[in-house]
Amino acid sequence: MRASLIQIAVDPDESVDSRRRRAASLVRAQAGADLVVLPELWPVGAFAYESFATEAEPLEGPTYEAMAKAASDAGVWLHAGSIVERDAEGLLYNTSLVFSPTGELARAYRKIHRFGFDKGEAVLMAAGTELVTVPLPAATLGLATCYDLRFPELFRGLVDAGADVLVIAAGWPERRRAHWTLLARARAVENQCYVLAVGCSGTHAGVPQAGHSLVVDPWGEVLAEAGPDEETLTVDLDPTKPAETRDQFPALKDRVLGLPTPG
Ligand SMILES: NC(=O)CC(=O)C(=O)O
Repeated sequence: MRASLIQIAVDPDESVDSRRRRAASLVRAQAGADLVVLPELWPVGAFAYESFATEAEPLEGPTYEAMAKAASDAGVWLHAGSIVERDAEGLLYNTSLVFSPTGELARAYRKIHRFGFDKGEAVLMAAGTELVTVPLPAATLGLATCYDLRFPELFRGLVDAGADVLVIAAGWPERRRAHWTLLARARAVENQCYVLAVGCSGTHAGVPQAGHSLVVDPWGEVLAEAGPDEETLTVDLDPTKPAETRDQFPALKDRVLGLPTPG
């Protein structure tokens, strides 16, 4: 199963329209892959809070249209990263879109853990309430977005729902890059899954992005890692490896559910 991670640059000197066209052509260049993944909020930038309201789109807006077409042109499963979605009530969500190779929307995932403490995404956006998995022919994706990476219980929920490839679309900042690598590897090891962690490059809203997108195998080994700049990382995954790892080292079977509360 060939996966391509597109670590697109999100510098503010490029318009959203131009980046949308460029993202579509980067996806088309990956024809032949099975799965292509873009990062979090790449049209606008994850920290560009002042642009969220002006750049918000309906679910089936311009990014949806461009990405559905790119997926079908390339004939790939496309995790198109996330957009600022405005719903019918006017609420904003950080919503990831996954398209089939014929360009149909397979699933959308609204980010559950909002970043920013008492500002930014945490006050501007509503929280998603649903865990989302996407069955592909060779694997089941479990979806997460950026700050979600810090909450292991979300990933356990995805694994319990059958996920064996965890996809994290992010706009992770350079200043916390050490956490990015550590947490991506931890999620792979503790869940015995592949982790595809896709970030942005460049700087927007004064926040340098970490880049360094990662592919981690179910043993926690880093199979591939991008540098800081725009880059596409292509890796062949062995879809049998999560089950094989769980057979060889059956730690997931030893989980104790309903742990006692401290006395
Ligand atoms: N931007 C995010 O969603 C998460 C983040 O920056 C972090 O450190 O966590």
